[in-house]
Amino acid sequence: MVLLRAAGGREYFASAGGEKLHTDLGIVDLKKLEGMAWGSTIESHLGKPFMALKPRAPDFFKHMRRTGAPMMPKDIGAIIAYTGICPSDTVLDAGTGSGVLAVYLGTIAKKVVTYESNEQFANNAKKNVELAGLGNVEVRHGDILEEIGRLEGPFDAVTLDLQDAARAAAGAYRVLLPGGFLATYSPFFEQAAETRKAIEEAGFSEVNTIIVGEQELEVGRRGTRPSTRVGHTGFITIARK
Ligand SMILES: C[S@@+](CC[C@H](N)C(=O)[O-])C[C@H]1O[C@@H](n2cnc3c(N)ncnc32)[C@H](O)[C@@H]1O
Repeated sequence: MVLLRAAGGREYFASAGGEKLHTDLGIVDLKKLEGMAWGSTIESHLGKPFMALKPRAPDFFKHMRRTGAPMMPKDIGAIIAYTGICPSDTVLDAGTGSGVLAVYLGTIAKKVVTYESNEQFANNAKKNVELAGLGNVEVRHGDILEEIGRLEGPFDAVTLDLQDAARAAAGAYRVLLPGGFLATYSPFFEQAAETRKAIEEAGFSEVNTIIVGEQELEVGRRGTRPSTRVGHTGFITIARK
């Protein structure tokens, strides 16, 4: 997969060696991309330049088709940092949603198995995973609350971003490798408290609930200051088996 960047911030995903890409800046012959170095520029039939870049997770985040609230990069970063998910890991994830977290995890872990109960959302997530070219992310249409009892594991980490995460805590404990981490994400206080209680009751240790802050800087003509936009996303609970 190649990210083609053109004037005016236009971006397109394309397969090197594929058919022609039709854009408002002209037609790009994707066969010309074969064997080109990253950063090379090709021209459309109208002579407009397109720079070929190697796509990275933030590009997928920007372009993935959304079916609901995706997890934000700041929260994804914290989950990866506090669980230590690494290239030898197999990760269980639910709910998939658009697959944003699953795609980020797929760029790091050996294997990601992710469950989405809504068939339409699961199909959309499969397309997003395909766009990202990640053969190690398996999107399964199913209810994690039913499936987790049938899963054998062991998984090195489990990530849960769904309303009923509390009800999957005991199952997560069972399928985790000893020493493995669980990360849950809850947008509401009440949900976070209920999930944390279930996590503790399931036998997890090192339970920690955090909010990850992020504030942009506004750089203006009069000066530089923190952005006045303050947005809440969710509560992350990390726990260890
Ligand atoms: C907030 S979204 C997840 C967003 C996702 N983490 C991302 O980064 O794109 C929650 C998703 O969980 C799904 N869901 C809810 N309950 C579920 C269950 N029991 N099993 C599997 N998926 C479930 C919903 O359909 C929804 O798509």
